[in-house]
Amino acid sequence: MLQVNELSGGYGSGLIVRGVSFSVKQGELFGILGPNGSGKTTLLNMISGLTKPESGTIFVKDKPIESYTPKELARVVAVLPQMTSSQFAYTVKETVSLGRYAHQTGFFKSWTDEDETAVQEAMDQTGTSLFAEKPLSALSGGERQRVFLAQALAQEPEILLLDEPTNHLDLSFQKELLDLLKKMTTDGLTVISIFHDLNLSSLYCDRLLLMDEGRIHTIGSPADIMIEQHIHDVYDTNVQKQAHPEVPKPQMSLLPEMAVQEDVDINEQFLERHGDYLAIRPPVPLKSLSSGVIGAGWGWRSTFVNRHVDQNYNMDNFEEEAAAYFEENGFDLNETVGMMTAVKMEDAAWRKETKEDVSVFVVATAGVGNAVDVTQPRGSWKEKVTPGTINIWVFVNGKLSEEAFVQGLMTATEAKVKALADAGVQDPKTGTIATGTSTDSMLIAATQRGAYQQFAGSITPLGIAIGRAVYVAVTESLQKTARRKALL
Ligand SMILES: Nc1ncnc2c1ncn2[C@@H]1O[C@H](COP(=O)(O)OP(=O)(O)OP(=O)(O)O)[C@@H](O)[C@H]1O
Repeated sequence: MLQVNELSGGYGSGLIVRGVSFSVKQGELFGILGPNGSGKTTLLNMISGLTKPESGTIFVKDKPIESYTPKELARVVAVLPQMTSSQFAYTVKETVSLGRYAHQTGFFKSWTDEDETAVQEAMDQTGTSLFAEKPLSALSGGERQRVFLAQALAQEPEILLLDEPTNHLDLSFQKELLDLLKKMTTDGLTVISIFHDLNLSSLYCDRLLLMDEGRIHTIGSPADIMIEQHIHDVYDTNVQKQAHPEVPKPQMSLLPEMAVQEDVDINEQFLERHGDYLAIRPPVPLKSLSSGVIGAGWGWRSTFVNRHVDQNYNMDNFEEEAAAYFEENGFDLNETVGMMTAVKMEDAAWRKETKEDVSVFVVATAGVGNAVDVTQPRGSWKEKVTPGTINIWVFVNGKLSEEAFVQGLMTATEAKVKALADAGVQDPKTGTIATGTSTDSMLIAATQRGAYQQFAGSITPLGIAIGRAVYVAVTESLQKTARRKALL
């Protein structure tokens, strides 16, 4: 649909765009990224025919751009216009109707049914029909942006060029506009758009071109562009790549400059022991990965609660009941990892272990009423039936990679399994050694301060500390539970 070869150009003396080559297929949503002044608008102006290149070629639908008359080009390529003050007096419909000029022929340029339909459709698509008769001066910045999009769409182009189309738009209109453009590309429209927002461009574009000082730094899929080093090279800014929670497109988080942070040591002093719950409220939020009833998954959490419930606790509605309980007791659900267990809080055990430059503090409550050997064949069930459980908290005084979080969970699980084996805990259904219980829960939470720990496998300093602390805490809690039960 569009082919750009060795394109160079600028304004008068100096070159702004230097030797840029790429092509865009029909139906693509193609994004142009780059820092301020990198030549994005200049490139777009050359593609729209507004600025003449110094050298190189542009082919639109396989024909050189200079072989088109301005009107012919306008029937193929539309540009989202920028607002000028003279447009304030026009109504919305008049503004959108200006998009039809390239389709009007003959000396009298009469307004046809086709023109009327195109204008109406463009206003409907952009949600601007409602204020068709209002003057542009009476609209908000976001509403005006949609009117200009309607004007470009009324032109019925095959290629739409946009320069930061989400500028001035609030979150919901950004999404609406990009959803609309995406839908239009599936109907065959080719969209080439400049973006400043890396994450939006990654989310919506099929391909991206990253510009740096007038040249192409990288061109490719969002996954090819959204690489921390590329973004750092071009924008001279530190970012960290993360997965989008729902869509397989990378996202970048800005890493703000931070003052040097003092180390924090999570230990027994922070353990609050109440009759029906244990809590830890560290002085700083901890980066956490857990399977808690509350606050599961990744998050920065500042409160950790392990709550005792009766053996006959009704599990039908446990998520709602648990949320109500934690709230009633003053825990902010957005900040808390909450777990539940039938184990009495007096049976909890904890252990601090230090290895080289890292330390861990582990708290465990181990009840084995629902002990299971996961390696044996059995029927499955989805509902949680009774709350007999091993809950393990692993607090790490150190800065962990995501790899270390996952390895930390693995190492802690291995240590738990060994503790059960050494204690001779059996699965009552199979009579074999249990590997856990049916409702075990685990947390690994790190201060993200202090020495960096890339790994937490079984022979790394962090892995050794986790393995030992979990083994000791689980073993001790099992002994306490068994002792108390024996006395009943
Ligand atoms: N009309 C002009 N005459 C002379 N120089 C210009 C003109 N327009 C832009 N420039 C210069 O060309 C360079 C690139 O500008 P351009 O607008 O293409 O960058 P951009 O990547 O779109 O930047 P931004 O993200 O800030 O919009 C800048 O140094 C700018 O000052």
